[in-house]
Amino acid sequence: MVSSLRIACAQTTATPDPAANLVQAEALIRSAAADGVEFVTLPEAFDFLAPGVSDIHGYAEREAEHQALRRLSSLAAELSLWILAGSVSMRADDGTPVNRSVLFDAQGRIAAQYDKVHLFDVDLPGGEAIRESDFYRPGERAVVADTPWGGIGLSICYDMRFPYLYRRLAKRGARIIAVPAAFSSFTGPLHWHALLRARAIETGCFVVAPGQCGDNHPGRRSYGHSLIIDPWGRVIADAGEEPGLIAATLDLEEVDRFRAAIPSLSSDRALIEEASL
Ligand SMILES: O=C(O)CNC(=O)[C@H](CS)NC(=O)CCC(=O)C(=O)O
Repeated sequence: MVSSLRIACAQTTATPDPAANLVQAEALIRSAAADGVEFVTLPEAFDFLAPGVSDIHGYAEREAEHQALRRLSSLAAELSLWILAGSVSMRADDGTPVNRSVLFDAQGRIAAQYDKVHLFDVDLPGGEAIRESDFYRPGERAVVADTPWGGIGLSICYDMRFPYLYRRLAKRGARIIAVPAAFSSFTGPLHWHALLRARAIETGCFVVAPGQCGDNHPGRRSYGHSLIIDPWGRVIADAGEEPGLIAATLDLEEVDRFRAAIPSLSSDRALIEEASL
């Protein structure tokens, strides 16, 4: 297993214009490659962010016809790097829309796919209501992708509020956890750093969280602050509020050092009933 990985988050502002979104993503992927990055991650919905169910269902294509996926596959092969399409709006083989993370290897082949399990159905104070389950069918499986750097656990945005998913990913071999997001600018300042640092500390994984930033469309603003976090919960890189790239070289042996020092991942006492504590 290779223990050093140069990884990047591309922070973008997706809009309802898929062609422009792809231009923005491609420029950042190319500058990552020029910086020696071996694995570049893109935010949730980096290909398309629009307000309505009909917009999303009109846009979503199956894998073979999906423009953004085709482009990323050829970029991965051309530049010889891994790319995580944080998520795309697409149709599963049976035609149902899903919010899906797609991981390409350095030959441009799909190495893993994950459908967002926890959909964002909320009523925010101030009147904003979002019903993501009107748009997509939720996933039902946790996914750890096999890579030259060990297991990478896949997750998307609102999933970060459900710690059991991350414990499962870590116990199934994840050493890095990806959390691509389009986090709301309301919850961002309160929850984003705290939840992501907690997920890193609880699992002893590196957390890589590429986020959207800025105004996506009238009525929707994303928090930004893409993060790379080490297993101790230290923020190694924070992208702030503007579009751009952050990169870091991870020493993956830090995962083993952390877990040897603080074995919380393997010291569960599941037989103790809650009532007896
Ligand atoms: O709908 C799309 O096309 C892309 N999906 C998203 O942007 C999703 C659902 S609206 N955003 C989140 O999950 C934000 C979670 C969040 O902000 C929180 O947990 O506080």
